[in-house]
Amino acid sequence: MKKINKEIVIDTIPIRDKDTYKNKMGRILCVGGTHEKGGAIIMSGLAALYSGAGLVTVATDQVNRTSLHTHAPEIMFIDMYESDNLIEAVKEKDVIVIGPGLGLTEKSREVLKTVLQSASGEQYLIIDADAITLLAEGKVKRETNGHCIFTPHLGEWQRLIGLNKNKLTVESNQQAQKDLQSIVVLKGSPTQVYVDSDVFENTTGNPSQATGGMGDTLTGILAGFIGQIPNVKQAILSAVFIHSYIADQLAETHYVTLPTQVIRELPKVMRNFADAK
Ligand SMILES: NC(=O)C1=CN([C@@H]2O[C@H](COP(=O)(O)OP(=O)(O)OC[C@H]3O[C@@H](n4cnc5c(N)ncnc54)[C@H](O)[C@@H]3O)[C@@H](O)[C@H]2O)[C@@H](O)CC1
Ligand SMILES: Nc1ncnc2c1ncn2[C@@H]1O[C@H](COP(=O)(O)OP(=O)(O)O)[C@@H](O)[C@H]1O
Ligand SMILES: [Mg+2]
Repeated sequence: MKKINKEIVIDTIPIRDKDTYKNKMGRILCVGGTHEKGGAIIMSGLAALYSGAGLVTVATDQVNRTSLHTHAPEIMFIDMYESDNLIEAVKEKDVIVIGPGLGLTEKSREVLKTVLQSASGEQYLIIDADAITLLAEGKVKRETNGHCIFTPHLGEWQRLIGLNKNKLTVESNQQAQKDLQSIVVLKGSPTQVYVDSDVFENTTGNPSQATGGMGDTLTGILAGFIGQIPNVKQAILSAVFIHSYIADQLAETHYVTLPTQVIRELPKVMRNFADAK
C-alpha cells in the first residue's frame, strides 16, 4: 500500500498565478444541513472557503442562513428545498458536496435525487454522511453523470456495501470501489484512499480528532482542493493529509482538536506547503 506523505502535498499545492481570479479557484456547492444539523454543512462550507475555494455556496435549510453568514459572509446561501434554485446552483459549480447533516427524511431524499440528477460529466460530487446512508437504503438510485467520490466512515461504508466489519479487507474494499465506479476515501485510523487501482494509506491523524464535524470538515477541504488543483487524485490525497496534519500539530498542545480549529489553520499551513516547493 502506498503512503500519503508531505512530499505529495508540497508537489500539489500550487503557487497562484499572479492574474488569477475567484472563478478560476473553484466554484463549490455544499448541500445539507437540516434545522438540527446545520453545523455540519456550515463546517463543510467554511472548510472549502478556508482551503482557498474562489466561490462557495451552501444549500441548506432556511433556518441556518443567519448562522452561516455569522461565520462567513463570504459564503452564499440558497434554500436546498427550493428545487429549481438547487438545480440552477448545481449546474454552475465545479464541485458539489452532498450529505453532511442532510437528514434521512423524504425531503432529504428529494434533495439528494435532485443533486445527483442535475450533475454533469465535468463535475465532481463528494458524497458523504447521510447521502451515503440514503443510497445504502436503496430508496434513491445512484444515477448521476458526475464523477463520484465517496467519503464514508467505517459505519457508513459497511451500510453502503453491505459487508460486515470483520469481512472487510483491502481486496473487498477495492472490489466495492470498482463496483461503485468511484473514488473512495475510507475514513478511519488511518484513512485509506481507493483511487483507480491504487490504495493509499494516510500517515497523519490522531485520536484528538474524534469530535463530531471532523468528517464534515474534510468534505470542504476535498472540495476546495479539487476546485483549485487540476490533478484530482493529487488534490484528494493532499486534502486527506493536510486535514489530519493540522490536527496532529494542534494535538501537540491540545487534548482535543475541534473541526473549526482545523479550518482556521488551513490558510497558514497551505502557505507553508506552497513555500516549501
Ligand atoms: N454539528 C453537526 O451538525 C454534526 C452533524 N453530523 C451529521 O450527523 C449525521 C449522522 O452522522 P453520524 O456519523 O453521527 O451517524 P451515523 O448514525 O450515520 O453513523 C454512526 C454509526 O456508525 C457506527 N460506526 C462504525 N464505525 C464508525 C466509525 N469509524 N466512525 C463513526 N461511526 C462509526 C457508529 O457506531 C454509529 O452507530 C451526518 O449527516 C453528519 O454529517 C455529525 O457529523 C456530527 C456533527
Ligand atoms: N482516532 C482517530 N485517528 C485518526 N483519525 C481520526 C480518529 N478519529 C476520527 N478521525 C478522523 O476524523 C474524521 C471523522 O469523520 P466522521 O466520522 O465522518 O465525522 P463527522 O461525521 O462527525 O464529521 C475522519 O477524517 C477520521 O479519519
Ligand atoms: Mg461523517
